[in-house]
Amino acid sequence: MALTSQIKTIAVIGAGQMGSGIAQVAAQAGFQVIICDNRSEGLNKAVQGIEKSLAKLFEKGKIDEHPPAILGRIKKTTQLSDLVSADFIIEAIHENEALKKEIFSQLDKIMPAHVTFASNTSSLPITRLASATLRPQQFIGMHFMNPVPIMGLVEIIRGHSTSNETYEITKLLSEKMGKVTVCSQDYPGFIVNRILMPMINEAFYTLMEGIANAEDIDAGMKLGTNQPMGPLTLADFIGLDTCYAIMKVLHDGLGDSKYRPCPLLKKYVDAGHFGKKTGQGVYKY
Ligand SMILES: CC(=O)CC(=O)SCCNC(=O)CCNC(=O)[C@H](O)C(C)(C)COP(=O)(O)OP(=O)(O)OC[C@H]1O[C@@H](n2cnc3c(N)ncnc32)[C@H](O)[C@@H]1OP(=O)(O)O
Ligand SMILES: NC(=O)C1=CN([C@@H]2O[C@H](COP(=O)(O)OP(=O)(O)OC[C@H]3O[C@@H](n4cnc5c(N)ncnc54)[C@H](OP(=O)(O)O)[C@@H]3O)[C@@H](O)[C@H]2O)C=CC1
Repeated sequence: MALTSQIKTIAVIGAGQMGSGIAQVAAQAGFQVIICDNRSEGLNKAVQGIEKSLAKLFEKGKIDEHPPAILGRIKKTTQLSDLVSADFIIEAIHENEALKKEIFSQLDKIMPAHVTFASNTSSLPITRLASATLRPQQFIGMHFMNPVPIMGLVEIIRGHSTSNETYEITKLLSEKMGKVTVCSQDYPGFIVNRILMPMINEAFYTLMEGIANAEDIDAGMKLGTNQPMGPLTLADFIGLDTCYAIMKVLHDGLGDSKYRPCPLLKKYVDAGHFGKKTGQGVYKY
């Protein structure tokens, strides 16, 4: 059993926009962090992003510790085998069930029995991801929001077999990283994306049907409903590949045609225009 006080090292898998943010807030909370990605270029880019974010937060007095000390707690690797010293794993690779299961199955074989596995999935069933391991009691959804260093929430999702102890550890860890938690049952999209993603999908239908141009749809929702970003800008920020993957999970998992992904959203994804991270989505960056 790993109590939070016994958790010294957190491993984060996937150094994209979410993995890098999670590594950052874990290091800010004082944990040793190992961040793992397929490619060393991805790891270097992630560390540069963390450096920039920490500098911003320090300059504004939002953190007291000097950024180099926080950065000094983050190690990079491209090898899963380097994660064996970790006490808690947070996976943040692409929103793809087969890929995630493959990683968890490999980790299950190499990680000591006491280690807890958390997935940052936006929508995939935690119970199904847990089935790739022999430790479903120690498997949980730990859903951070983007941008992780700024957003105050972690949505915790209990799978069918998640133990109370795993839930309590995850809640305490999230709080230690400065986040408030909410708890969701294991249903497609959980709380946040069950509600947010259909709105984003509807914005793509509004655009596809020529009801308004992208700028007016965004301005309408931003100024008309006091959201910090319009839905199309937010979709570009999240990643159109991720938005499309979430809509497919909602549609397949809930079986209601109201969740069908908008063909225009799919078209952007087919074109490789994933949003801010690829330099082009609904808008150019
Ligand atoms: C898809 C899923 O599974 C779940 C999800 O995550 S859904 C997406 C959830 N996220 C959202 O809805 C985000 C909505 N957008 C916002 O809240 C804001 O637009 C935003 C915080 C992202 C940016 O805010 P903004 O006012 O538009 O821009 P900006 O002025 O650049 O940033 C605001 C502040 O955050 C800071 N900031 C933004 N990103 C930062 C980062 N990564 N690190 C440090 N600081 C950061 C900025 O420096 C700025 O600070 P000050 O106000 O002190 O100057
Ligand atoms: N974007 C968002 O707003 C949010 C996303 N999420 C969820 O977080 C997860 C990650 O999303 P996000 O960070 O946006 O995605 P990104 O595309 O930014 O990052 C994914 C990263 O994972 C890496 N990766 C892929 N396969 C492996 C592997 N086998 N081993 C190690 N690293 C791997 C990718 O490397 P490479 O590019 O080389 O393949 C990439 O660096 C998804 O499940 C998503 O649904 C949750 C909350 C918000």
